[in-house]
Amino acid sequence: MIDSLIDKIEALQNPTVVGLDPRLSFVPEHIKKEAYEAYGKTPKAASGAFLRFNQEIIDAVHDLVPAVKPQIAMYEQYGAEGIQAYIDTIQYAKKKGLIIIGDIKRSDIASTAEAYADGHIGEVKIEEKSYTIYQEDTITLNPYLGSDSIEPYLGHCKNYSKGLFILVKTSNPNSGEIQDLEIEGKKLYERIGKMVDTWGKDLVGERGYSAIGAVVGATHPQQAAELRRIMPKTYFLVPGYGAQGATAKDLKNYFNKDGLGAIINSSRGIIAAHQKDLYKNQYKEKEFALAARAAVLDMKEDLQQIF
Ligand SMILES: O=c1ccn([C@@H]2O[C@H](COP(=O)(O)O)[C@@H](O)[C@H]2O)c(=O)[nH]1
Repeated sequence: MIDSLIDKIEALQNPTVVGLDPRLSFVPEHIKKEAYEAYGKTPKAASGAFLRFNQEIIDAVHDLVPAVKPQIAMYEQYGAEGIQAYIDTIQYAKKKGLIIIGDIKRSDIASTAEAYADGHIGEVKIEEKSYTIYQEDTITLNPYLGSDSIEPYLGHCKNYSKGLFILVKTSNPNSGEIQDLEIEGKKLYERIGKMVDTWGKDLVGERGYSAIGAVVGATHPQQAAELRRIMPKTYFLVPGYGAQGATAKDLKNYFNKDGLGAIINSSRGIIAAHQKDLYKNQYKEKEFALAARAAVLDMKEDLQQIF
């Protein structure tokens, strides 16, 4: 997984990840109207509208970016039909050649973690039959239950060539309340970073990076510099660019000298570009996917200044 991600980043010269975090307020009126006419104002309509919205965005950006990151919360809130839209979005994006980062942020004791791992990055068995359900290539995890809670996923990464991005230093303003706590002279996020580095040691690919990556928020560049130093073989998934205020100027510390080591996510900044003043004047609401494409191209250009 990690080698294919790096190959795609290099081929496209773009480390951008498009976050697929649909909200009804982003979905153009004509899509909502059709969905409501078919199914009423129901979770089924919302989920159908999300899928169509995502499909148009995927069509518009799949030749520009290596990966998409659907955020499961946006779908899960609508129940079974929302989850179906999450699965259908993944299948559609995979067919277009995109790598899928499922932002699911799971965490539980090992026996329960096995079920999450089977469903998301492995396979479930029903008697003699096996099924792959969600089919993400990599997922996000919360590490705060410790090593035994991560083990089941590590086994699946080996067996099914999958990857993980484990929360190390999150982008939200209050992440320091817990993650910056000092224990025996070291910040908690540094300790977690070292643990992630250790968990990834057996999963280093041909390009020298591990399939076990870290989530490091774009809003914390100083902490990122320390983490980059202590985890050189770890790929960083970096949320916080755009809507949360980070810009390319903040991102130098996240990359290694080889120009690799980080992928930068933007969700609202891309999928809701048609509602921003910058693009609103150039694209009609129906052209929301073209606005998303323009936002990706602008982000790509912005990120060039890092290198
Ligand atoms: O530390 C973290 C971890 C995850 N996220 C997720 O990334 C996107 C960010 O969306 P934007 O619209 O670009 O702000 C969203 O899915 C978050 O849940 C994060 O922001 N920070």
